[in-house]
Order: sequence, then C-alpha cells, then structure tokens
Amino acid sequence: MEQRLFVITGATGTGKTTVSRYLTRQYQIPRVITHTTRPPRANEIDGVDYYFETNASFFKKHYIEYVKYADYYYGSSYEALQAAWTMCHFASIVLDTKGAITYVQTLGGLVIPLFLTVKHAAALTTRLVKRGDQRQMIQQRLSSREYKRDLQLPAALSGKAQIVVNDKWSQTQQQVDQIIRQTM
Ligand SMILES: Nc1nc2c(ncn2[C@@H]2O[C@H](COP(=O)(O)OP(=O)(O)O)[C@@H](O)[C@H]2O)c(=O)[nH]1
Ligand SMILES: Nc1ncnc2c1ncn2[C@@H]1O[C@H](COP(=O)(O)OP(=O)(O)O)[C@@H](O)[C@H]1O
Repeated sequence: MEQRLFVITGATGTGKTTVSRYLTRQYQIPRVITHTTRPPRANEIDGVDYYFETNASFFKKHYIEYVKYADYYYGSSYEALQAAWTMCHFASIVLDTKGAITYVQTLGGLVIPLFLTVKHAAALTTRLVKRGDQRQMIQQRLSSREYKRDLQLPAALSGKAQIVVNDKWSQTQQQVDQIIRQTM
C-alpha cells in the first residue's frame, strides 16, 4: 500500500488538532509532530504536541518547510514524517495554509489536503477561550495576518482540498469517516 499524508489546514480554532486526534484515536493514524518556538500552553507536552524550541535550537533542525505564524516559528522535518510513516502507511500533519501549499507542491499525490472552516468566524474566539488560551495570546493570534489569511481557502488549494465545515462535531466526524473510507 502506498503512503499517504492527511494535511489538515485552516485557521486557528477550526478544529485541526481535534480532527488529527480523532484520526489517531479511531484509525490509529499517527500525527507528524512539528517544531515551534511558541511557548507551550498549560496542557501541552514537549515531544507530544510539538517539539518546543528556542530561537537558537529551532534553526538547527532540517525542515521540509518552515513558516512564521503570529510572531513564532513553526517547522516540519522529513525525519518526523518518516517516523510517522514507519508506524503506519497513513499519517496526518497539522499546518497553516502556507505549509499545506508547500506539501501539496512537494509531495503531490501522496497528500490528501483537508481545509477546515466554520460558518461564523466569531465562534472561533469562543473556542479559543474555552480551550484555555491566554487572553493576550488570543489577541495576538486573531490580529495576525496569518490568521486572517487562513480563514479563506487559498487559490492554490482550490479543487484539491476537501472542505470540512466543522460547526457540529457529529457531522464533521461523519465527513471524516467518509473521507477515510474513500482513501483506505
Ligand atoms: N507550515 C507549518 N505550519 C505549522 C507547523 N506546525 C504547526 N503549524 C501551524 O501553525 C499555526 C499555529 O499553530 P498553534 O500555535 O499550535 O495554534 P492553533 O492553530 O491555535 O492550534 C497552525 O495553523 C498550525 O497548523 C509546521 O511545521 N509548518
Ligand atoms: N465542532 C466543534 N464544536 C465546538 N468546539 C469544537 C469543535 N471542534 C473542536 N472544538 C474545540 O475548539 C477548540 C479548538 O479546536 P482545535 O482542534 O484545538 O483547533 P485548531 O487545532 O484548529 O487550532 C478546542 O477546544 C476543541 O475542543
């Protein structure tokens, strides 16, 4: 069986991590762990949620791509992708839209892009508060150029990414199950 990578993208709070966790829980599909200079949130664990880096350690790694998002660096490595593919023919990765475009261009048909969105962007603020994000981090995130950019499906992913409107989790779950059935 050929390897495949679910690239899960969309704005902050749309549910990218939730979908990726569902793929692991329900289908044993591992997530590629990426690197970031963002400080960990209260419940995040180094090596599980991210590899948390300093500005100095971040630039010692070898990346397929890296981006700056709301003033922090994020990057993904071939080593982490290979580690996930060693466990399973399928893997997922959670990326901003710039990274998702790079993956589609670099890995072509191995990538299955999913673009997450919600009907009303105002719901995202509520979700971030509920998630326990610090108020100042929410402000910084929501006012970033990257957040605003990622609310829209980029032209480069149009016709390639499957769009998942994650308003009601039960419906999202059904759609994800259908995507998995088509793929496996
Ligand atoms: N391009 C790229 N984006 C990443 C990488 N790791 C995480 N991201 C994205 O960076 C953005 C910010 O992530 P994070 O701070 O965890 O915020 P969240 O989206 O609210 O969970 C999100 O869009 C992530 O999908 C990476 O290695 N490369
Ligand atoms: N359909 C949904 N309805 C309500 N809350 C949701 C839904 N999907 C995810 N959430 C919650 O919204 C918050 C943001 O989701 P998360 O997966 O962390 O988003 P992202 O990774 O895109 O930033 C989390 O607290 C998550 O539990």
